[in-house]
Amino acid sequence: MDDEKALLRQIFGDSSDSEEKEDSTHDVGCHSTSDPNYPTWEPIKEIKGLWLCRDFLSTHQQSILLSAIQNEGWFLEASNNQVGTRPGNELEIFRIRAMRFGDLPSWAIELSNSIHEVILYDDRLYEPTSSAVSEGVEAACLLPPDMLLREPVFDQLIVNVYQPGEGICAHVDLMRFEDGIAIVSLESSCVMHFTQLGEVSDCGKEQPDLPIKIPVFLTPGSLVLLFGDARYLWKHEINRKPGFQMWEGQEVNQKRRTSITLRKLCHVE
Ligand SMILES: O=C(O)CCC(=O)C(=O)O
Ligand SMILES: [Fe+2]
Repeated sequence: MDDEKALLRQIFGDSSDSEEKEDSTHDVGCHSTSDPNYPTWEPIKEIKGLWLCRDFLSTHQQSILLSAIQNEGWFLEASNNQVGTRPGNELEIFRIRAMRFGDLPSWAIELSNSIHEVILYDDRLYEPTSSAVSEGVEAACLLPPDMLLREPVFDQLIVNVYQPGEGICAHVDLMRFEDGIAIVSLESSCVMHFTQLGEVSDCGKEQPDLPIKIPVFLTPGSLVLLFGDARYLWKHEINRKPGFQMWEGQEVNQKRRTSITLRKLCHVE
């Protein structure tokens, strides 16, 4: 266990230890986006608060993370590959996901620290572009500063494992989670679609969704950040039924896909 922790530290780094890291896609200790080893962030321009980093994890980091997940044994015991844990950590059958609240496994803490650091060291936080300034501070950052000050930044984890053909229906994440969500993709590429929520009419009913649907291509090792509009005003879904996973005119080759979602539970007084 300690060995695994040390290995993860070495690979993802540690917020309390900024020594040199080997085989890292990004050196979070280097505060310059001009560094070619620094991950590149892409805003999804149609959706405020949605950022994609395609090169967040190296191939090596991805396999370390997958082994750590597999070592948890979460996906071995239940039928249909569908298990999860609840607060208190009892095992329960729960579709294709494993959930943890509070005490996250060490690999998830390392991953969360790594996401936090990579955002903190992004130049945009310190030197917003003039267009971002005119749109307000939130447009300038990968995550707004108040979310980066949370301690911890994330305390809830879901690992989803999707077999080819399996996906997740259009949804907005539950309101019991705070704003600011991170999703790491592993194993298989997929297209995640974002659909704007319908307007609420005078009688309080939601109008049918506007037809606008924004596809975002998630490759293994990528990291997606959602906050503000992207988190509350857009649904996200992954439809892996035949015909729905199209990217650049081609159907995406499906394999098993694992995703890790990190969120923060709302504080209850
Ligand atoms: O698998 C993914 O990439 C998304 C998962 C998700 O949206 C969720 O668990 O709420
Ligand atoms: Fe979600």
